[in-house]
Amino acid sequence: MSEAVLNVEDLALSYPGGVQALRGVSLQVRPGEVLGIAGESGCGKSTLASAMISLLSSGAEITGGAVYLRGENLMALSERDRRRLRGREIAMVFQDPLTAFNPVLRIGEQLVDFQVNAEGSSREKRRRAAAMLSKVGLEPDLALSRFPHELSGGMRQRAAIAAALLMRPAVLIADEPTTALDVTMEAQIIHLLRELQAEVGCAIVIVTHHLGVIAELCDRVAVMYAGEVVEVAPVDDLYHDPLHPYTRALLSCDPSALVEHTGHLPTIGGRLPDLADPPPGCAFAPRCPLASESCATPPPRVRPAPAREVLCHKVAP
Ligand SMILES: Nc1ncnc2c1ncn2[C@@H]1O[C@H](COP(=O)(O)OP(=O)(O)OP(=O)(O)O)[C@@H](O)[C@H]1O
Repeated sequence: MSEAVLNVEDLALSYPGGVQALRGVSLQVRPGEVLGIAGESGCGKSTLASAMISLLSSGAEITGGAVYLRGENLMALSERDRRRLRGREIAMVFQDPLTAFNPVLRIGEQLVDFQVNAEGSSREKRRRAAAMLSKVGLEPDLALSRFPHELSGGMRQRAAIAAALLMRPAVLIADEPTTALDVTMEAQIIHLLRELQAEVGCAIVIVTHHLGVIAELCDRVAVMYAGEVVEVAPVDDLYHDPLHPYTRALLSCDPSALVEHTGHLPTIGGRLPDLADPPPGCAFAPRCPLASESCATPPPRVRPAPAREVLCHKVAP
């Protein structure tokens, strides 16, 4: 098995008010793989995605663990060094592609500026930008000359993906990249990400509410619940043989979500625990049909098969 390009080790992160958004997350991203992060709203997916690129919102505090990019501890680097790595080694695409661009500059100018630390003349950088725009399916001359607001939502997301991949990073983090798009556009962007992954060779970490997107795009899936990764598995194993009761609940609510590409993660009875005061034992126990007395203590991390990991008292090793 190839060594991880990105390694999250026992990461804990809190927001003001003592909200423990990440509680000991460990997760590896392997070169060239597509890893999906799934889970209900508020379980910590976006927080994990931004921690992976060390772009934390103000007030967020790392209270334990680390994130290693090719062995380098991102949390120990200066902001300047982290900026150097962003774009070159690791890049991010957001739900709203406008966040990637300055509204008052043309796309072409910005794609040249993004290459500030790259080799080559401005003409070469413009050529590189045009080539990447064409890879994402945009007519380069037209896109280069446009302001961000002059592109449609789908075109803007394509341009944002081109910007993220310009320096051919080893890892692309995509946080709900298709949520703001209609179904047809979503399918096109998913297809595009798959193509680009094969061509650029980068690993992709995708945060999404859509089970269909995960089934279509991902090699592996990490399921999050209340700030923890409760199950990691290859995508086929997860859908055919989900082991954590929470994963089962997610999937059993709406099996059609797996075949249609429109399925949002269904809702499950009960609520997420208060992350400012999480229970000492299994966080899912209050909603779990299998819960028993033992679930009041922290669940073990079980490895029932080589590529699988589950955080649960009820899963046999
Ligand atoms: N900037 C912030 N300040 C305070 N609390 C925050 C902040 N960002 C997120 N949180 C809290 O941290 C927890 C995890 O939020 P996060 O956005 O990571 O979850 P998520 O799974 O991505 O949810 P969604 O799918 O709705 O985006 C939630 O309880 C949320 O309210």
